[in-house]
Amino acid sequence: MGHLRLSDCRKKFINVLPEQQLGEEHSSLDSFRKAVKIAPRNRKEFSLIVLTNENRILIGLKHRGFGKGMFNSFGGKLEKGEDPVVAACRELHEETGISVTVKHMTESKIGILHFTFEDDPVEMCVHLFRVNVSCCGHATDKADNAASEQILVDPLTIRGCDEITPEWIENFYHIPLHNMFADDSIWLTFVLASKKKVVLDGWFHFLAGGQEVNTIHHHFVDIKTDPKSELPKSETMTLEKRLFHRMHSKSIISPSPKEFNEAWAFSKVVKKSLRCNELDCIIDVAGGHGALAAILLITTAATRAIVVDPAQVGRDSVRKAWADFFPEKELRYRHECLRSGLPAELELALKATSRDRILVVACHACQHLSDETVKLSCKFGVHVCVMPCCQKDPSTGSSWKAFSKNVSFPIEQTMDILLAGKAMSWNTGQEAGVRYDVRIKFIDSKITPQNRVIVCRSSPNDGEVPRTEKSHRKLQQAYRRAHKRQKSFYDISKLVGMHPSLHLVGGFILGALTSALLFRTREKINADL
Ligand SMILES: Nc1[nH]c(=O)nc2c1ncn2[C@H]1C[C@H](O)[C@@H](COP(=O)(O)OP(=O)(O)OP(=O)(O)O)O1
Repeated sequence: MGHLRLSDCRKKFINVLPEQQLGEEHSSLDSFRKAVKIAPRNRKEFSLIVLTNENRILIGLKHRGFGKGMFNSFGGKLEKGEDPVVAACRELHEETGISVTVKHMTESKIGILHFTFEDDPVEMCVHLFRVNVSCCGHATDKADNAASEQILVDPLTIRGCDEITPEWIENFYHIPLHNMFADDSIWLTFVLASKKKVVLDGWFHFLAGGQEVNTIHHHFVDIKTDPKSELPKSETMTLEKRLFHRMHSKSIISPSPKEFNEAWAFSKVVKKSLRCNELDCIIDVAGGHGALAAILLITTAATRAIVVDPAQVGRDSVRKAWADFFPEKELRYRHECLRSGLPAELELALKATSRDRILVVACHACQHLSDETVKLSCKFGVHVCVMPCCQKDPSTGSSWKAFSKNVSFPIEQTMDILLAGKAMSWNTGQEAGVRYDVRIKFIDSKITPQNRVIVCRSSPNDGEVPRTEKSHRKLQQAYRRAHKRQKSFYDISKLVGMHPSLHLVGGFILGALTSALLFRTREKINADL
């Protein structure tokens, strides 16, 4: 790799150190060795892990030890007899909390860096790794990473230690090279800018004065790129991950990762159950931070979403973080109780659109809140989906609890069925001229054990016979059938050509004949004796 390309690469980095700090570049190891006149030195081994995710790099601010006050990648000294790969896994985990399998780390090795110093007889031999991770919303374990061949990292689980504080640099061209070791301006810029897998052997000889001076006297870098081997790619970011990332990069803690996952999974159920391209307005009851409302705004045709919640949760951070995901759409908060806030918003919404284009949602609303949400929404004849939590038996004498115990069925599910039943009942939605088709769907129980979503889809019953009327007709039919059966008994008499009134006479004659026959038989027996 020629001089030109190394220096060309670093031009793209805005904080690169000036050339005079980077020293003389050599085109061969021999030339470097001759210039430096390296005598046999005391060698110490280290690991160094460059951790990237797409165009981002995770670096750490060092609080103590070598390079204190500067940014650096992660790593440290090898313990006695320790394998460099194992040491890299250990150091990365210690300093960031990120777990990488030995197999993956082995594949991530990209070379060795040698550092020598004019004022120190120690030669530092640094085993270099480049780990490209995928970020996700779920914490994953080592086994998952091994199986998927990808290192999935939950950004919120990244943590530092007393030695170093990790920090994402959103665009690695902005990496603070001016506050890093001088050699990083040479080799790290090349490693980051290269789309191909790089293997390097780097030699850097520093002037006396340590990190205060941070100046290289001579360097030689042998870099090989394998044109065939692409860098292990970060997983293509799905919308879900992009949203999660955005939250994380803005350090938003409400919604929490769990709440985000719940909202995302809930929105998926909604989208599978309703015609989302026909929705206009979302009302998120007890929506708090508003993540569910915002996700539905982003992923459906709805143009407006209102979060009705008396509490102010998250200081509008969701809207600020995701605003560019729903341009020209409106996310509004109404800090009011659902009893007054929901009907008021429904009335407003109905002035602007039809009831079949309005959806009310409540994710993890407690029992009476879910009940009220369904009741009020059905009164207005709009679609409603709730994922209730803390379902208990409110009946006098806890009869449903007793029932659940008797049939070994959890009380929460019993209460869900009762709520679904209420929404399905004949008169629900009648006032608004709709009927409800009710389903109970599930989200992944790993996200939350309270994972049932009651989906109540309204559809107009204009021109349709009301359900009470229908059932009355069915009752009449049943009566008719029953009577027909009775009639069929008389029909047998028709078969033998007799009028039903002759049954009595026929029965009398039959009885008299039988008696006469019995009498004669007895007479005959007596005579024989
Ligand atoms: N010129 C240089 N450029 C660079 O990018 N990284 C360097 C470097 N010189 C050393 N490093 C890395 C290698 C290693 O990861 C780290 C130095 O390791 P430390 O001294 O922090 O070791 P430890 O983490 O074992 O520290 P302690 O726990 O304090 O013993 O700095």
